[in-house]
Amino acid sequence: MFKVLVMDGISDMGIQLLYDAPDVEVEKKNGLSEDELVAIIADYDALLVRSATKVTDRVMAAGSRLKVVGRAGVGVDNIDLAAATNRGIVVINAPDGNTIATCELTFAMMMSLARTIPQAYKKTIGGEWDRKTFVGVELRNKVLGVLGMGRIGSEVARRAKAFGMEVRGYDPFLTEDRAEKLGVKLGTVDEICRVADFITVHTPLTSETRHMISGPQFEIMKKGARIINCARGGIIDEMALVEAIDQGIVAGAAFDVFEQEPPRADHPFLNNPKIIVTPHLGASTVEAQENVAIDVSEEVLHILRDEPFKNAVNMPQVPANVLNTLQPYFGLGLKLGALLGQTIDGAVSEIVVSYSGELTGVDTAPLTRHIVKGVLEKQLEGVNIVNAMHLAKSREINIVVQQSTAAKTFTNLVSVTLKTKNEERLMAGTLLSGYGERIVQIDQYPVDIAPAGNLLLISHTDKPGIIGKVGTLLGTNDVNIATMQVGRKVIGGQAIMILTTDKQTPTDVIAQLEQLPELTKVRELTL
Ligand SMILES: NC(=O)C1=CN([C@@H]2O[C@H](COP(=O)(O)OP(=O)(O)OC[C@H]3O[C@@H](n4cnc5c(N)ncnc54)[C@H](O)[C@@H]3O)[C@@H](O)[C@H]2O)C=CC1
Ligand SMILES: O=C(O)CCC(=O)C(=O)O
Repeated sequence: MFKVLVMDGISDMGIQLLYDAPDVEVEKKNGLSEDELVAIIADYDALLVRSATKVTDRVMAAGSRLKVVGRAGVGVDNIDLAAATNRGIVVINAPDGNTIATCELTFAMMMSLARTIPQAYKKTIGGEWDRKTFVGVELRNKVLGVLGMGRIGSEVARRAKAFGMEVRGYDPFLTEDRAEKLGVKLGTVDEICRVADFITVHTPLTSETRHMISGPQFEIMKKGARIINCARGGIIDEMALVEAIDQGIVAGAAFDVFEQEPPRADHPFLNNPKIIVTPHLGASTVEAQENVAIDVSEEVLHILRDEPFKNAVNMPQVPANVLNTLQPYFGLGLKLGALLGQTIDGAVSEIVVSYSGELTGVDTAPLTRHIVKGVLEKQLEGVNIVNAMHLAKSREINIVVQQSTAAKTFTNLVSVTLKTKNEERLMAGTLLSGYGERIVQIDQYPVDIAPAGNLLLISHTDKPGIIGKVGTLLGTNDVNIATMQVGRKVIGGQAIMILTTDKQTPTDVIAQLEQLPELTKVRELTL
């Protein structure tokens, strides 16, 4: 039974999927301190959060069973991603579910700024009927600058067109083609600051976007501009903004997010009549909360059940078509890595993976992760596909990936070579229609083995009677041989024998096999 801890008031309707899952037990908690979370997290396989809970390295270190942290939303700045990767914990988010909610809040903010609705409301309910102070501006024919043209920024741009606004956009990843389709003119941050009547930011907070609008930008800003931040606190320099308002450069600002949340009681935004604030409500609609909770629940179930998933933040995204091609090979890759890892002694210095056939047309990185995980997992605890590459790198294991288009016997082939200081071993496998996973080569020897059950890999000198000796020794020790294959290049030369047995070969029997003078190496391979 998987235990899932749901924090931060995530929508019950959205997580119904988890309540309904027969293999999942859900517990909901709110407002736990870091210490309180550390004290209980060891009981859980998955943790679901919004933005309030800080998932620190300490929390993850205490989460000995923790496989996945799910963020019901976009921004993962409350989760220590590097620590999660080191610890092999998958971090997933729900990037699509709250786009419209945040876009609509941005418009609510823009119109509130244009028409000073919150200020007018406050006065009116205070008993004043003031129709002179609150003369607003129209959005029509105004220039809107959108910094960050991703999901939310693009939706904002689309709606702005309906209001008759001219949209200028800045995003390093926005192509001219896409900008044209959206009806957006491209410009730099400074160009946009010079001409925009409204500026809204929709980027993540990164070292590049921190204080993207600060003193120098306010200096060149069009007088009377209005600024909106429904993305992340810190993208706009809060103190520089207050100064720009005081100097009459900025006519008003609307902020849903703050450099520190919640802001201190004496934060200068809180008593400034030109600044509208909301408590990080961008995603707070019934629809968005349900959407993100559904998305994150589906992904959590996939991860807990070892099924493919798509929204991992600490792993490269895998497009659905690539995943469809690669997924059937994940099991084979894992087994090749795991079996080969048991054939060698000493520290692995290099893993060479070679793909051929239909596997050459796609980005095979997710499959390589499975192979590396297989290689490492017999030696290291807690290896998974999230941290496999990181752990390999931290152990200075060189990973070489090759794609071979040369004609091969198989329509697809995955070949893995492990190198240590003293030896090098190869295992190759394929998926055969009607037969499934097969190992088709070990070192230089062609074989045909299903990678399952108990395998014995024996290196020996090709001499008459060896097969009989091995069979007799196993038989007298009650180890029944199910299949046996022998590979050799030349008569009397080096050869391998690979056997599948009905039960594991006891260690003392392996020791007896090793005593046979013709046998150079005996390895029991388990999966
Ligand atoms: N207030 C709230 O409750 C919510 C806030 N957000 C925040 O809104 C932001 C945007 O979310 P999405 O549109 O879903 O993300 P997204 O990933 O679709 O878009 C972000 C865009 O920012 C661009 N970008 C990155 N660095 C940039 C830079 N230096 N200059 C200009 N553009 C840059 C990226 O290329 C990308 O197109 C995120 O920070 C997210 O956390 C999202 C949902 C709710
Ligand atoms: O969960 C929330 O309400 C915050 C949403 C948010 O900031 C995000 O998705 O990045």
